[in-house]
Amino acid sequence: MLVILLQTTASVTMDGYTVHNVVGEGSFGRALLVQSRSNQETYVMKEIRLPKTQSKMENARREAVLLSRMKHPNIVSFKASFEGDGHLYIVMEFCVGGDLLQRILQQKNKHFPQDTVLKWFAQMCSGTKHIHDKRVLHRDLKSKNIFLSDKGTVKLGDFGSACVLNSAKVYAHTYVGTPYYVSPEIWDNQPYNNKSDVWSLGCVLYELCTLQHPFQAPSWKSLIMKVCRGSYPPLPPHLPYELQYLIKQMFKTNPRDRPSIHTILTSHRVARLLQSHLANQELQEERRTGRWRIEEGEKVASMLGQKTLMTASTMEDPGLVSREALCEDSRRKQWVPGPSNTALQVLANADLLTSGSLAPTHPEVSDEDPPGKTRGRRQWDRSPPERLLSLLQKAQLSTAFRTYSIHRHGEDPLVGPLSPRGGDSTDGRMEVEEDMTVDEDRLEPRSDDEDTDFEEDSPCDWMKELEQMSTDQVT
Ligand SMILES: Nc1ncnc2c1ncn2[C@@H]1O[C@H](COP(=O)(O)OP(=O)(O)OP(=O)(O)O)[C@@H](O)[C@H]1O
Repeated sequence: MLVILLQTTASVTMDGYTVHNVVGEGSFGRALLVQSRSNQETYVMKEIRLPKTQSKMENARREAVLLSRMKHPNIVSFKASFEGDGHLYIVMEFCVGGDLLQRILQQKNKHFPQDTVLKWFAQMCSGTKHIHDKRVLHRDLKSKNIFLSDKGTVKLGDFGSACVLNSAKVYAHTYVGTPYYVSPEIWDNQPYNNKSDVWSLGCVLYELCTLQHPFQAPSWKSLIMKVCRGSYPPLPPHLPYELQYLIKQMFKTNPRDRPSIHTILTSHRVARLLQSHLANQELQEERRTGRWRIEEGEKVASMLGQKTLMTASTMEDPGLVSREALCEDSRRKQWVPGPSNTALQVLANADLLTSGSLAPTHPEVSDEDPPGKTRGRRQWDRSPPERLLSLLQKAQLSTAFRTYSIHRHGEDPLVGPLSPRGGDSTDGRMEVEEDMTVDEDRLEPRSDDEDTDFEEDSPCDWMKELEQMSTDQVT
């Protein structure tokens, strides 16, 4: 039971923890620095206002349940949780180094040493692999939700969004303001899947390399367009080839072509570099938890209310469900053979781009192919993207998203913590894209389909809602 005692020293005791001070405030509550009275250790206690409705209450409790199930050196560890006074309290490891966003901002314009970037990224991948192995999608991976311990170890935190943020609209709806980390498939109303987390991690990796967000724009149209084209400013040339190549792969616009975390850690070109940065005990942890049992996955999935699960490509154990068996689940939305690019096509047809064709038809050498080898490119699906096209003609995206976004202290949702100042938020303006990397090869498929192993249906159709809004505006 929760006990709140106001002591003479003005410090507060809650369920065996003495509250020292407030670490920070989020949209759902506060983070408090507390000390356990039993072991004198310092922890962070998240105080979350419990919503009134039962279903929302269950969502709020998920963070505690999920965190309690994740035991990994690169995930913020769970200590306890309890409820009282209309709040949920989650006690967790205190990460002295704060969050990665703060750390990036502290750098001013000084780049991180390469080894630091590789070490942190390797640890992020290790933590993400752990949750993916448990069939959980983080859904809100960003530098603000990744923490640093006193030993400089990276820890993934904030599982409050796992299974809650499930559409572009919901992303736009959050306090974050700008959905910098939202992948093309989410804008395209496709299901969130494990590769969507990979996209977000790619954004964090890019931030570590450049101290900038990869995708930022003065307008919603422009932002969506850039994300759907995978178009970002070039990386500093001093970065090793492996990192440049990895970022390019992580920003493949079709999730099928993006490597999974398992691929990145085991068979990607960068794997050896990353593995060398993972401590021995973490490597052992990887080996120990590298395969998941279906019972464990099912338990977590049923807790999350997930309907659709696919098997991991790494399964070999007979105790695990076969991929074919799960593929028979007819409810699962399938990715089309080419890139999923409805939103991209619509935006392109809406004459928003100054650059050339999105559908190169000439055969080209892939960086996966040996020198001299050529292959035919797969074609973009050119069917008329009627829906978003007509939507864009009718609706002002900035107006629409203004309705969805909760602005904090009057902040412009399109200006993020790592954005240069000075953009505007009108729909029509497209900044000159001349220093953007528009690498056609990145738009081409390199199937990693066997690794797009689980996903969730997107229950919300943001385009439909925008259509409705524009109809309402006319009438
Ligand atoms: N385990 C932790 N160790 C150290 N600092 C933490 C920890 N958890 C959260 N914080 C810090 O506490 C502050 C508030 O965190 P909290 O998660 O409540 O909100 P937020 O992430 O800022 O916003 P939101 O919850 O709306 O996403 C942030 O500055 C965050 O960096």
